[in-house]
Amino acid sequence: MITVRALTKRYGGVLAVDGLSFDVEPGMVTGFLGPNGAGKSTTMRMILGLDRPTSGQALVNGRAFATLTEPLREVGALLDPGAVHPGRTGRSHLRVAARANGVSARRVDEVIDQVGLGRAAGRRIKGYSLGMRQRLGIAAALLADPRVLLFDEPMNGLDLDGIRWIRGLLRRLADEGHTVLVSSHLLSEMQQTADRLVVIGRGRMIADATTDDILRGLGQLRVRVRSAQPDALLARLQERGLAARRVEANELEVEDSTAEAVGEVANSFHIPLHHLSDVPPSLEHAYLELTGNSVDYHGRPAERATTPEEAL
Ligand SMILES: Nc1ncnc2c1ncn2[C@@H]1O[C@H](COP(=O)(O)OP(=O)(O)OP(=O)(O)O)[C@@H](O)[C@H]1O
Repeated sequence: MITVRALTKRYGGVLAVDGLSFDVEPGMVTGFLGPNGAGKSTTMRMILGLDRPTSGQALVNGRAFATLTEPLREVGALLDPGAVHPGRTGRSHLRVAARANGVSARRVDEVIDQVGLGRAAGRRIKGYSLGMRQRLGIAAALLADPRVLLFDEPMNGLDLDGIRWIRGLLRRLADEGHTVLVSSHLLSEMQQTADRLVVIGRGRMIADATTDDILRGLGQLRVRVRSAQPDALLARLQERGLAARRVEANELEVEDSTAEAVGEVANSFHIPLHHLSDVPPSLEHAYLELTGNSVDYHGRPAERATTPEEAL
C-alpha cells in the first residue's frame, strides 16, 4: 500500500508536485497518468526516498521509505533502466544486487526466468536492447520479492511484444496481491492495463478513480448510425436539435446523445436503419478533456495526440 498525503515538491521556482494526495491499493494495477513534466517521476522518487518532499508525506506500508528496515523487501522499482554498469552481464548485475540485499543466488535465476531474459543474462549489458534493459530493470525490482512495485514508464520504447509482456506481468503481479503503481503518458496503454487511474497535470491532481468511472463520467456519449436515407435522417435529427453530422456516405455521428434517442427519431419518421450503436468514450478523449488546461506545451491541432493504434 502506498499513501501520499499533501505531497509537495518545489525545485527553485518550479512547483513540480503540488499538494497531491492519493492511495495505491494492493490487488490492482494503478496507472499514474499525466503529460510530460506533470510530476510523475518526482512523485515516484519521493515515494522511494530518492527525493525529499518540500512538504507532505509519501508512505510505503504506512512508513516513510527511509525508516523501512528492509526497504528492498518491501518496495521494488524500475526508474531508469539505463542506470546499470554496462560492462557487467545481466546475471552478475542481479547477483551483486542480491548479495547486497541478502537475497539468494537461486532467486536471481528465478527472476531471470520470470522476466524472460533467458540466455541474454550471460551477455554484457552494453549489448542489450532497450527491451532487454527494461526486463533486467524489472528483474531487479522483483529480486527481493517486494509487495509494493513502482514502474516508471516501463513500456517506453518497447515493441508490441514487449508491451504485451509487461501488460501481462503487471496483471499477474496485481492478481497475486501486489501493490502496483505504473506511470505512463500513453493513454491507450493505461486504458488497457490499469484498473484505477491517478491522473495529474502540472503537479496537481486531476482525477483519481477507476478507469471505467473516468471513461463513463467524462467521455461524452456519441452515437453512430447508418441508413440508406442519410439525408432525411440528418435533417430530422437536426430538426430535433441533435448535433448530427455526416461521417461517411451512409453514416452519421451524433454527439452527446444515445442510441435510444436516435432510434426513436428514425422510427417516428419511418427511416430504416442498418446500424445503430453507442460509441464508447475513449480514454484519449477523456484525458484530453482532463488535462487540456494543464499541459505546458500544446501541439498545433495537426500534431494530434497518438491514437492507440499508432502508439502500438
Ligand atoms: N532535479 C530537478 N530540478 C529542477 N526541476 C526538476 C527536477 N526534476 C524535475 N523537475 C521539474 O519538475 C517537473 C516535473 O518533472 P517530472 O520529471 O516529475 O515529470 P514527469 O511527469 O515524470 O514527466 P515525463 O513524463 O516527461 O517524465 C518538470 O517541470 C521538471 O522540469
